[in-house]
Amino acid sequence: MGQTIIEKIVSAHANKQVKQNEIAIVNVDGVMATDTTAPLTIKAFQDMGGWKVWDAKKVFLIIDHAAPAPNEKIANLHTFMREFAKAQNIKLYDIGEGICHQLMVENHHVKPGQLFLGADSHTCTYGALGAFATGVGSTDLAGVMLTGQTWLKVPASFKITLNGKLQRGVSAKDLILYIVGQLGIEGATYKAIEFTGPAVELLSLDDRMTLSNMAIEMGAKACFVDTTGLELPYDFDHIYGDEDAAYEKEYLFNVSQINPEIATPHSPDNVRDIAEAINTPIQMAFIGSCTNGRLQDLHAAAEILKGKRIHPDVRLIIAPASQKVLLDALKDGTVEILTAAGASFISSGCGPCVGTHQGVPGNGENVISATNRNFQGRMGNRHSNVYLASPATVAASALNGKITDPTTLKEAFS
Ligand SMILES: CC(C)[C@H](C(=O)O)[C@@H](O)C(=O)O
Ligand code: SF4
Repeated sequence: MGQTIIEKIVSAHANKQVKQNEIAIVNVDGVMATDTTAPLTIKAFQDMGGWKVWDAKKVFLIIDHAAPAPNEKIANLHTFMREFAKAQNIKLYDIGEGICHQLMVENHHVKPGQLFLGADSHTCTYGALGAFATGVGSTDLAGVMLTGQTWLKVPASFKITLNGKLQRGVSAKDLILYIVGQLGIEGATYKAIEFTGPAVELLSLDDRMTLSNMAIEMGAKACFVDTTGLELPYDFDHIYGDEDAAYEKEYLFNVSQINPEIATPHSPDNVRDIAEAINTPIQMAFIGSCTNGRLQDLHAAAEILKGKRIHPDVRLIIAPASQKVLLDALKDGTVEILTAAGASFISSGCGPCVGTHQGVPGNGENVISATNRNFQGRMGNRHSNVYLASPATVAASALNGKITDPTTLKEAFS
């Protein structure tokens, strides 16, 4: 029996051949923790008697979830992280530098074929560049920081083959929303999802990150996007599964048939064709997060909002996924277009995605958001409703003050 890609990557890190569902002890290529999880990780590390991290070059800390600090308690946790990073001589990304996942990929801290762990559930995003990456708890990560190793059960794989070509105005976000809707939030619990097929080959790195990012919304342990067609600024080896590899389930979707999609409150798998939510009034719109805060996403919004003004009843908040994204968007005029349209730019980081600060909706308000989760209270108020959609749909809806199908805006997509 041949091996899946995931079995191959895990085998390479276990120094022996492993099969799905087997427990493997693996060497880890890198780890990261954020201001939500790092303080606990550091405390656990110290409680274990940790004195020096196993490899200072492979540990990254990021202050992104509540950044800049919204209150005294969080400010002190940030200080605690900075002091630890300095003492250990490890890299810390401070406020405004960006979202953890964006920074790990952008700065090449994670590469194809590697095994990377993060104390954040969306660590699965790095499957976009052909890594095995998964989220772990703070104390688990502390053990890895000490030893450079962990144990894991090798996940069985689902293969999702994507044929066809996305229609104009339909993005990787619509695609992944559609798939989450089909499989459900528990549809791939503890599985590795492998995306492959001609439609994947056409996707940019930004698109692939959007796709892999939401694998966790189906419960997946990890995700792997076929690296065919992937362009990176360095050479890398492609890893392919064996012909006779065992997949637990296989799915086939034709992406040409997918329309703009929307996840209605309060679950990411409440996915509908946008036609079913059209004209729902909205008061807040958000573009950002590790799902959709990249340059391509800001471009999609600018394409729709250029020379226009958002609806007077709507506030549009934008958090670029990193300072690099912000600088690129400044240089090419995107920030100017969006600001002139009425958008409010906030510091690069998680922003309102996780409800900490910088844009909490009011009671009874409807939010359209280019993020990945819309559980009740996700954005900081249990009495608000969050709809998940693509950046183009968010921009089109901000323009009209109600949920709008971006493909119906003739000027933007003619
Ligand atoms: C707060 C943090 C632990 C969390 C995660 O792990 O995913 C956050 O990033 C999220 O998106 O919900
Ligand atoms: S942007 Fe949102 S989903 Fe991504 S890591 Fe931050 S809080 Fe989590």
